[in-house]
Amino acid sequence: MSTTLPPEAAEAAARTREEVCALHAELPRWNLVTWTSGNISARIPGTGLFAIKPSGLSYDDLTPQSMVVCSPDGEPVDGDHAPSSDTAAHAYVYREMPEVGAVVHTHSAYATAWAARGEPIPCAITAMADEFGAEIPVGPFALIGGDDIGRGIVSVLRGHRSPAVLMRSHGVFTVGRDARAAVKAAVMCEDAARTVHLARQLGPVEPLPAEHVDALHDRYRNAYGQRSSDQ
Ligand SMILES: O=C(CO)[C@@H](O)[C@H](O)COP(=O)(O)O
Repeated sequence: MSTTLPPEAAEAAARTREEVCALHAELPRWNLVTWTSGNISARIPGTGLFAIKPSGLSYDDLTPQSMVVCSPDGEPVDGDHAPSSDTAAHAYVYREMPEVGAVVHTHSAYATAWAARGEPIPCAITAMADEFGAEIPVGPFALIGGDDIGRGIVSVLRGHRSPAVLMRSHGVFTVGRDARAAVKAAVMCEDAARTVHLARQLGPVEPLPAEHVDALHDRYRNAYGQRSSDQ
């Protein structure tokens, strides 16, 4: 399938395809995926559409044009490849969470080990309070292909501070206002999963008190870094 989008949508789609393709390189760079696992999608501004990774292509072979443009229902509307196996899940998140601009999925090793145990990662370090503002929660097990994964993601992340959920016995899904933010959450999720795992090898790990988590999260959101740029 390869259709022609109307000119205004085509321009926006080209920009999003570029961005989504470039950010896919971050997943192997940060060791978050193996072989062809994982995927990223992002909304195409000004359209109801989103762009997502093609299914099963090597990360080295991804190009902007190979990103598949999909309708809000997750149907491919422009592109030469079959879209990611998780397209219905991403589409469900976009339909249900209008504030979400991008979705990332990884099988990063430490976070997926917590997912295999069905255990949330306790908020025990300041970096977790900063980025997640809470424990990293666990979502239900769901089979791949339909929108059950999306339902699980939304049921956990709606109203939760964490932009990451560990889908049981599967892996990590993160959301963000844009694709860079969702990728960053996936990177930070793996870092937190590894550090808290290592800490537990040394002895029991206590979560931070709620008031400290609140204060750290607030500072990170409202005072950290350069006010005019993305963090
Ligand atoms: O775990 C899954 C399916 O949920 C994916 O991460 C696959 O491993 C990659 O699938 P494609 O995006 O290439 O279809």
